[in-house]
Amino acid sequence: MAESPEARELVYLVTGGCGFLGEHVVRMLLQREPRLLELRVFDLHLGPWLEELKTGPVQVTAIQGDVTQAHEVAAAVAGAHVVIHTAGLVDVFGRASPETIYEVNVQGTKNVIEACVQTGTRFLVYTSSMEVVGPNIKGHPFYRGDEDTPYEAAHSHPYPCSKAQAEQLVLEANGREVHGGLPLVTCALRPTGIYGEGHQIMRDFYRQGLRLGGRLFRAIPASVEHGRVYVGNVAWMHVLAARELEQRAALMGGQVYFCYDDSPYKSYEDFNMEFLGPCGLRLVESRLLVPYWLLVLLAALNALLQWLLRPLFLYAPLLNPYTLAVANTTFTVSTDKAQRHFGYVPLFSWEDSRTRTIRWVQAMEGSAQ
Ligand SMILES: NC(=O)c1ccc[n+]([C@@H]2O[C@H](COP(=O)([O-])OP(=O)(O)OC[C@H]3O[C@@H](n4cnc5c(N)ncnc54)[C@H](O)[C@@H]3O)[C@@H](O)[C@H]2O)c1
Ligand SMILES: C[C@@H](CO)CCC[C@@H](C)[C@H]1CC[C@H]2[C@@H]3[C@H](O)C=C4C[C@@H](O)CC[C@]4(C)[C@H]3CC[C@]12C
Repeated sequence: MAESPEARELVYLVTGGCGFLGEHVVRMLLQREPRLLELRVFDLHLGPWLEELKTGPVQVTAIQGDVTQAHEVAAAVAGAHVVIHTAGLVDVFGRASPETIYEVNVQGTKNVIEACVQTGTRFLVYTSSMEVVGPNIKGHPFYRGDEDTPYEAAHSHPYPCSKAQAEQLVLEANGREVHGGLPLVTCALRPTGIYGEGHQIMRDFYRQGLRLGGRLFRAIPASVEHGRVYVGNVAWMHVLAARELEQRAALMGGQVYFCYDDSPYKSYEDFNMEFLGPCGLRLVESRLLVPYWLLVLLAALNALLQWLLRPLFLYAPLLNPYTLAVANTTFTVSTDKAQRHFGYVPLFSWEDSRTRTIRWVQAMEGSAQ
């Protein structure tokens, strides 16, 4: 599309725009949405990197705000054409209370929807999660399923519960009349496990491996597939969905889309080794030494310790009964719904995604040692 200053007329708001995914969405919008006039980046914690974006042709407005505060959200949404709502409290480690998770993920999303309705913003893209579907607490595999695959979604953990409720609110809001009389158009994107530059858990595993003398220990059978998707492709999907919502409102409104790309189907640990291996770590086959029942016991012990120690300090290790169940249950997607509905094809090949992620881990190496 030809880029001309006259074509710049749209105002976008990205909530959570300073998070792992949010930063990629913000940068992608600046690179790939030529009609952008103003980009509002709303986050509880603003990143210093935003400053460098303020010299380009698009007005980048940094808004320090809290999605749980309805008036702050309404002020940020007023006058925006499109909202990409990616802010969320991602916590499966027991760091935040269930009430706080609900407040940010559910009430925060309600506030975004009501702000759109009150101020007349018509297009809302919500970052949901695969966890809205599963894995469920019964450990049923979801093997290369799509948006229509039947699956018993049964949640017990506050994070997936909150994402499921928020997604439902967003989908139900599709068609609501906004200020000015036109209908709200909404859709929800469901990433599987996102990886790429800035991924905190990848950083944690890398540092853990360095501490353990360059080794990580396999805990999950290699046969368990865990869906992963590159952050640049997830960001691109958000940009495309936001762009196409107006033209394809009837088709896309109220729909959900899994986020996918060409990343290979592997276990969580084997997938991480695609990046951590070239950075000098190796995966030690320890499953005979650490049988699954022992992991279950350790995870339960961690949960007990977290509860006992809570009055003194926060003990929140990566391994707990929930994370073990997620990592140990096959959940992968295979779909082309986003391509059919709004022309999505991954912007980054698997090779590109892998190379970019490896470079990022390598760059962090110096600081980790
Ligand atoms: N990381 C993944 O693998 C993954 C997978 C599926 C879905 N998601 C979803 O993607 C979204 C982004 O996740 P992420 O991995 O980038 O997490 P993140 O924690 O890096 O980013 C979330 C951002 O939201 C902001 N935020 C949190 N509470 C807020 C509040 N009260 N008000 C305003 N801003 C607030 C944070 O400051 C942060 O910048 C979330 O909605 C998450 O549920 C993430
Ligand atoms: C048993 C351990 C031995 O090495 C491995 C534990 C790994 C877990 C910490 C992660 C395994 C799967 C991850 C989750 C998944 O990728 C999808 C998610 C959806 C998203 O909405 C939020 C993040 C997450 C829940 C992600 C969190 C970390 C894992 C549980």
